[in-house]
Amino acid sequence: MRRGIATVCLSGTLEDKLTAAAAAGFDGVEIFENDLIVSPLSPAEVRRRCDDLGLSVDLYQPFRDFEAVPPPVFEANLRRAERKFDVMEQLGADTMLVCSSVSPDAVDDDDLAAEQLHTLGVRAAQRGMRIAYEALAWGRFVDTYDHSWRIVRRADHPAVGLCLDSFHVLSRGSDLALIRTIPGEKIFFLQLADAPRLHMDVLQWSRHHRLFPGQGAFDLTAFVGHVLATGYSGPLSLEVFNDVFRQADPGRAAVDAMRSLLGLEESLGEPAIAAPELTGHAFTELAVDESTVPQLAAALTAMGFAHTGQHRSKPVQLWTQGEARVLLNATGGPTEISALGVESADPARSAERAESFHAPVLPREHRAGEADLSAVAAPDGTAVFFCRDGWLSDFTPTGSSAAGAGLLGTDHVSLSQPFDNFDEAALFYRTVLGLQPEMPTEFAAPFGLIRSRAVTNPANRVRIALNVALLRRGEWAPGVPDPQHIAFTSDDVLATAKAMHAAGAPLLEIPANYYDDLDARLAPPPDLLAALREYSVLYDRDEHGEFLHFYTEVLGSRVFFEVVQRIGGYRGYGAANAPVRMAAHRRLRLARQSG
Ligand SMILES: O=C(O)c1ccc(O)c(O)c1
Ligand SMILES: [Mg+2]
Repeated sequence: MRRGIATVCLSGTLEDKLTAAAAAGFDGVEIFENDLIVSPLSPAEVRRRCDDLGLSVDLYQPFRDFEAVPPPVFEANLRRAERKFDVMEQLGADTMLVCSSVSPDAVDDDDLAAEQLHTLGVRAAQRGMRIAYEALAWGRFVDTYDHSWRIVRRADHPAVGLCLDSFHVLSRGSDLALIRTIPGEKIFFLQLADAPRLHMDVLQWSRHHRLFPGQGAFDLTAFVGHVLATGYSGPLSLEVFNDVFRQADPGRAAVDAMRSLLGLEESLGEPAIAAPELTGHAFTELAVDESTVPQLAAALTAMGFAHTGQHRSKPVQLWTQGEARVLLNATGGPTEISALGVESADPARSAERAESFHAPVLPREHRAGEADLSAVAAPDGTAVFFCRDGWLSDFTPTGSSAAGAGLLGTDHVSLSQPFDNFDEAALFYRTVLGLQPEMPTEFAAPFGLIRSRAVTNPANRVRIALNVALLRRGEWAPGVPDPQHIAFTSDDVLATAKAMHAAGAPLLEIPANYYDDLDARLAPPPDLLAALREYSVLYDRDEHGEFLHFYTEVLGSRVFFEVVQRIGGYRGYGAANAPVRMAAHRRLRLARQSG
């Protein structure tokens, strides 16, 4: 299938947009009228530029407020259309998108709309062009695709067909079954956009919050499946109005866009390199500056870890306890999570798949005899390594062994995302690693709203929690700047908390108010509540089970650890408790600053 993108998806000048679309591998573009109007390039020059870049101009859009108007307005609209046909001729575009009218001049008269579109079709055909009529979800009289189809049928001209836009169709909750009754050759164009489920004015929703397929809540696979079943053979073209993408580096946004189409095509059954099964978190690497190493070493030791291995050629320490593994990589930079190691059933294929989804492949650095691990960069710069047995032999045993405090492995890794990359990150993990994004949740933290979205594999062996502040951070200092953490599992979190407490681990103290509220809300058994309170362990419950968890203080500027126990298939991450943790971290930081 040909892949297209509307210039309105991307930031910058028309040249920036075309260059970015071509570099990401798109076959064609929809030229959004305003992008042309503000450009110093003539339409003929734009066409040459597109030719040079290997892009076709698949659509000129939008032509607004055309149909169902009184005769004098209609004459003016026809004149306006002819001028645009002139532009399209030079652009080499043969299809014009006409979106349903929002004009106060329009009347509620399908026969008139059809008759006027027929006339426009006659004019278009004289110039070898076509009209694709699109129902805007907020059109004055035509706001559903079935209504636009009735009018196109009534217009009854070979040069008048439909433009279907997934946003307008899915935002209205229209019945999709009717799509299959439309002859494929009458669908002149297909525009694709996803969106989060929001209950708001549909125009605002469309103009600010559209997303690339796979980033939102719409079932694009089902929608496109219906359209392809008609025999539609035009491009799959993205049309996403989004406040963040409008400001983002267009090269990067175009790659994100392409990744979304590749993911969609895979879900439609197009061949792709299948994602090998991920069987767990192999390790999490912390980049550490020298001054934080003693603090981290002391904390890990008190948590029952031991420094069990030293890398043969790099300044990297391996700390282990059970299957929980932390690497301390003395890079000298600020302490932060720098890499995730995921266990793959087939690391080479995982890397091939990643590359096929345009993940940036990181240069390999390994010496003879060392494991040759492939890694790709996630949108926030975190390296993702694909591992399978063997990699541990790059570490010389130190002879130490972990005292142990009951930790078994890694439950999840939580990464704060840069504001601009949140949706890109969820799609990256979905496509590149084959993880499933859960629905985003939001909670009110002391320093602003936080949106959280987990990506997991079907067996829940790999879980990554992505977090973002809902607005760019202001001047008012947040409690902890973009915290990150690693959550380890225990099958007896209270015993683990007790052991770590006794060993002097820097555990986070939770205020009494939390436990009073917990008692009021969830009424855990009194013995359990007393133990939770004593060891600052938090508690949550969902329809599947229970969750017990506790935290350490922040080590260095932004990293901390969590210990969790899932009982009976609890699915979440204790989001209800996150604000309590954030306030407690903030309190400690203030105490440290003044103390
Ligand atoms: O928001 C708009 O005006 C607009 C314009 C053209 C489109 O194809 C569309 O879906 C929306
Ligand atoms: Mg559209």
